[in-house]
Amino acid sequence: MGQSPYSKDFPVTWEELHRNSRALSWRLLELGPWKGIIAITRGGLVPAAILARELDIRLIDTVCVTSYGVNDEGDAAMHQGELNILKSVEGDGEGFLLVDDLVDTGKTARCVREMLPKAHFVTLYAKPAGRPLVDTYAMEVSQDTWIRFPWDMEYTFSTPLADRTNNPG
Ligand SMILES: O=P(O)(O)OC[C@H]1O[C@H](OP(=O)(O)OP(=O)(O)O)[C@H](O)[C@@H]1O
Ligand SMILES: O=c1[nH]c(=O)c2nc[nH]c2[nH]1
Ligand SMILES: [Mg+2]
Repeated sequence: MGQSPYSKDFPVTWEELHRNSRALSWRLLELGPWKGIIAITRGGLVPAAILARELDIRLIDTVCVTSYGVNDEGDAAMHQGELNILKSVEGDGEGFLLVDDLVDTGKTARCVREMLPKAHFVTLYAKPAGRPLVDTYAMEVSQDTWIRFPWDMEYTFSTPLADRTNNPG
């Protein structure tokens, strides 16, 4: 454990995620046609489903990845260790969209791009450290921002800013 480099929280609603996925679809429609989609599990699965619907793509495969020892954003930030590839895809990815929810440090992207160098790599969100690895993305967020996806959240009480212990004011 160490101090987290994430000082900002960026919650994303289902509606925003859907809207950003559709914005991405518009750009990808112009760049196609595409043979199919390869989703990077698990975060790439939801954007992949929306892109598949908008671009009328039926051929969908997965690269299945786990990061060791990541259990919250602090650990994730400090964890620069190995990725474990549970399942890959044959070929070099030519003509395919390779989809993930976000690129942060670029560790996942680097690894998967090496496996599928000719795929067109797309993410919904891109932080500066990983952005050069992405071919097309919907939105940029700063490196010190932790994105909260709707599937990771529940509707609950929000502590007023003034009452938070780390309140800088
Ligand atoms: O650019 P990086 O620093 O590699 O971070 C980005 C990756 O981290 C998250 O996946 P995670 O490994 O947390 O697993 P998940 O998709 O199963 O939630 C996210 O979905 C990206 O795949
Ligand atoms: O939910 C997440 N939000 C993030 O900002 C992030 N960066 C790496 N992995 C992440 N997972
Ligand atoms: Mg992921």
